[in-house]
Amino acid sequence: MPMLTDPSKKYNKFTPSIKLSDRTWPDKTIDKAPIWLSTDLRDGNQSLANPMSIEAKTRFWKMLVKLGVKQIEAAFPAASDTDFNFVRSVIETPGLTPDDVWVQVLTPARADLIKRSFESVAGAKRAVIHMYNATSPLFRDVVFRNSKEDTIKLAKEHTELVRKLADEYSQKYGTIFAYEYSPETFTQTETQFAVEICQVVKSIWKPTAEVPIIFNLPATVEVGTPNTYADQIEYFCRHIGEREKVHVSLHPHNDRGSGVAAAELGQLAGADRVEGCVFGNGERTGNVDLVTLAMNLYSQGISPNLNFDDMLSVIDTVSQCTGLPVHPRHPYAGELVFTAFSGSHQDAIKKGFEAQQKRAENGDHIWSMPYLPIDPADIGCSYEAVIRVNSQSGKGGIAYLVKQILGMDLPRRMQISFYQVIQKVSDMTGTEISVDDIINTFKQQYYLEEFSNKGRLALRNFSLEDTRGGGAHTPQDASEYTRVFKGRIAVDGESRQVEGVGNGAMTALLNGLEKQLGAHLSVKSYEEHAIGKGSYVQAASYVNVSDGTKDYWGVGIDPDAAASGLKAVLSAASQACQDNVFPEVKPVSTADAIKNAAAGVVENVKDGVNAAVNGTN
Ligand SMILES: CC(=O)SCCNC(=O)CCNC(=O)[C@H](O)C(C)(C)COP(=O)(O)OP(=O)(O)OC[C@H]1O[C@@H](n2cnc3c(N)ncnc32)[C@H](O)[C@@H]1OP(=O)(O)O
Ligand SMILES: CC(C)C(=O)C(=O)O
Ligand SMILES: [Mg+2]
Repeated sequence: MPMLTDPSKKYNKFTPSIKLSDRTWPDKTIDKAPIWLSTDLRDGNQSLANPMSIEAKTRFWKMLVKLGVKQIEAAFPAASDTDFNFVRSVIETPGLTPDDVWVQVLTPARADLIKRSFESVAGAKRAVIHMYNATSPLFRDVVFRNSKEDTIKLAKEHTELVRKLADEYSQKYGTIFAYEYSPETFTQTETQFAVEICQVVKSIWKPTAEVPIIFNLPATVEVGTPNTYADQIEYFCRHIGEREKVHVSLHPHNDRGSGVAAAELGQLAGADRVEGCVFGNGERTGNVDLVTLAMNLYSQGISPNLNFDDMLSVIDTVSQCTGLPVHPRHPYAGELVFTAFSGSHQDAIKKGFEAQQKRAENGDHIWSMPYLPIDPADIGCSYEAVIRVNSQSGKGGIAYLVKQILGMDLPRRMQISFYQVIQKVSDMTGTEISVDDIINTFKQQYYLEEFSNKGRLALRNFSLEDTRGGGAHTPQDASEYTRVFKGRIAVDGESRQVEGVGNGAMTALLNGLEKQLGAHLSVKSYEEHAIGKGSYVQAASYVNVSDGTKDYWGVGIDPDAAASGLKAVLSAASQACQDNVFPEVKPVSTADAIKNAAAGVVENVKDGVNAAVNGTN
């Protein structure tokens, strides 16, 4: 038995009726935003199992107005009292519809429904009457069972009615009317025939350049590749007369998943206007997604004339009104779209942010960031979600988070060392590690919290004496720069007097520890930077020490630079205690390590921290 139906026996390849060999759209670019029409409250609404209530529609309407949408298809008013009453409400409720917003309503080419639609917009400042009838051979044959001539007659006669009612209503109410005509199923219609029927409609409506007629050319069902749509649009734009009195409008659906591409190529082909829905709700696989289209423009440096700077509230409104969630990978809006879990992405983003900051300091604010097409801040998202850590993550991402949260810029080799700690935790838990877990682990690993100082090495007080030759004598080499460290160090909580000498503060302290605790550690590298500004400035020090066999990293923070270096040494030396480096100070047991950790590290990383404490560096 064959596994699959032979598709060639069941499906025809889509071939548009026109061949455009001299198409110009491939060489064009999109340089401005189209006129947007939101059909969320009509096409979007009619696709919902539970259409929106008037309250939900009102909330949605307010959001669209706030986003800056100037043409909104409010309803199919002849469909239901809810739809009709909603249109009345946006017209009658003070403040709901700014003067520059067009209220659009959809009607089939049926006299009773056209009349009802006009009643719904009575008194509007600006209204678009949108009439449709399907024009493709399939619909002509199967649905309407009429000829091309009958199809033209249907559009012509009902446009005459629309013209007559528009004149009456504008005389009575002063409404400015625009007319939109959709040859429904345009992409499956012979394109020449679509032009022909639109010419007839136009000759009846008699548009002006000030208020052009809108010819909306829907991909009612998306059946072809976006280039075929673009060819059809370019053909239409070239052949429709009085082009300056026409707004060519796109209405892509997304059956093949290429609604956005179709809308973009359609604009290259000459379209002036796009109809779609926020996040692409709509019949079947949806209407074209206005958010993606708008943000695609934005990411090219072109203002979309729509404001998505509070994307989270847009997501809330849309998902609550429609009952549909926004996919986590939805372009620009999904909760994961700015998040990198993988190490190499995180590393590139971290470096990207550093480079971006440097360029900004020199006045260059152009966004150029690996893996992030736009700045998440532009749509109101914080950077917290940009880097999240699991077993796929690397040192760069972890260091980025430490820098974001603590302001600490870890030296590269230390990043590798701390990454190994986190990797052990993530391997054990097998899940994502929260930022809190990473920061708590960092503090515990480097003894940055008071609980860790219990039983390890901690600075109580100190003085440093400079004993280098003074007066006229110029020191000849480093050994002449002599420092004397005197201070009290808590060793497992017991205060001891420590004294040592060295060519700097840290080596003097290590010399003192050697005398007190019986093991020598030497400084391999040291880095320091400021955290904060003004009177809140602190020094962060990172030191790498070694007992000759193993390296230990330590971190110190203190308003005083020398103290921060000394604390960093003790932080590293405290870790050395775990390896029994100092005969005087025994490693804490696994149980104690967990007990100490429990004060500051969340429950789910305890096991990982335990392993990390026992096997780090
Ligand atoms: C592609 C789109 O999204 S088009 C918009 C579709 N949206 C909707 O349909 C939502 C709202 N619709 C409704 O509430 C109802 O369908 C109504 C109120 C419009 C009409 O309801 P009813 O009168 O019961 O008719 P019904 O929906 O079954 O319509 C079918 C009839 O309209 C005709 N028809 C369909 N579309 C059109 C059109 N654009 N112009 C004129 N007649 C049309 C059909 O040929 C059929 O005619 P027939 O009864 O002579 O065979
Ligand atoms: C009414 C028309 C424009 C429509 O929604 C479609 O063809 O998809
Ligand atoms: Mg549609």
